[in-house]
Amino acid sequence: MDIQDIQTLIRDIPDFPKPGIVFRDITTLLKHPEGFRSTIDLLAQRCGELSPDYILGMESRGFIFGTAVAYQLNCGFIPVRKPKKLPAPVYQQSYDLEYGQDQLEMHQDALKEGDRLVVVDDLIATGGTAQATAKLVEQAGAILAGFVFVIELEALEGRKNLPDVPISSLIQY
Ligand SMILES: O=P(O)(O)OC[C@H]1O[C@H](OP(=O)(O)OP(=O)(O)O)[C@H](O)[C@@H]1O
Ligand SMILES: Nc1ncnc2[nH]cnc12
Repeated sequence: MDIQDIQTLIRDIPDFPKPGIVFRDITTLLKHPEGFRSTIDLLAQRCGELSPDYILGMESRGFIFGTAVAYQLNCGFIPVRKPKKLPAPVYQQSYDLEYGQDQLEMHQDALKEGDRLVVVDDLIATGGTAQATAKLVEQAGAILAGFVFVIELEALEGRKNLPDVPISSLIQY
C-alpha cells in the first residue's frame, strides 16, 4: 500500500478527547494487515537511512510502531514511559500536550554516551512529547539521529519545538 492508501485507514473522531480536537485514530489502520505492514515498512525505511543502533518509542502508541520498526531494522528498542512505571533509576521530563500535561521517564542506564537512536511515534501535534523525549536523550548524552512519525498535525507546528535533526512524517494533516 502507498501512503495515500494508508491515510484512508486513519479514522477521524471529532471532539475527542475534548471539544475542538479532531482525534486521528490509528486503531483502524492497525487492524488492517496490509496497511499496518506497509506503514512499518515505510517507517523502517526512513529510520534505516539514519543508521540507528536503537529505536526509542513513547508510551503508548509509540510502542506499537517503534517496536515493529526496531524488529525490522534489527535494532534494540528503548521505552520512554509515563511516570512511575519504570523500576530502575530514571531521567524525568514534564511536557504539555495538545490536550493536557504529563511527564515522561527513561531509565538512566538505557542509553550511554555516543549511542545513536531514532525516535518513533504515531503522531506529532504540539511536539511536546517529542521535545521531552529529546531532552531525555540529551540527559543521557546519546546521539539523536532524527524523528520519524506516522502523522504530523502541521498547523500545530510541533517540529519548531524539536532540535535541528532530520524530522520525517508519512502523513500530514
Ligand atoms: O506532539 P504532542 O502534542 O506532544 O502530542 C503527540 C502525542 O500525543 C499522543 O500520545 P498521548 O500522550 O495521548 O498518549 P498515548 O500514546 O498513551 O495515547 C501521541 O501518541 C503522541 O505521543
Ligand atoms: N489530534 C490528535 N489525534 C490523535 N492523537 C493525538 N495526540 C495529540 N493530538 C492528537
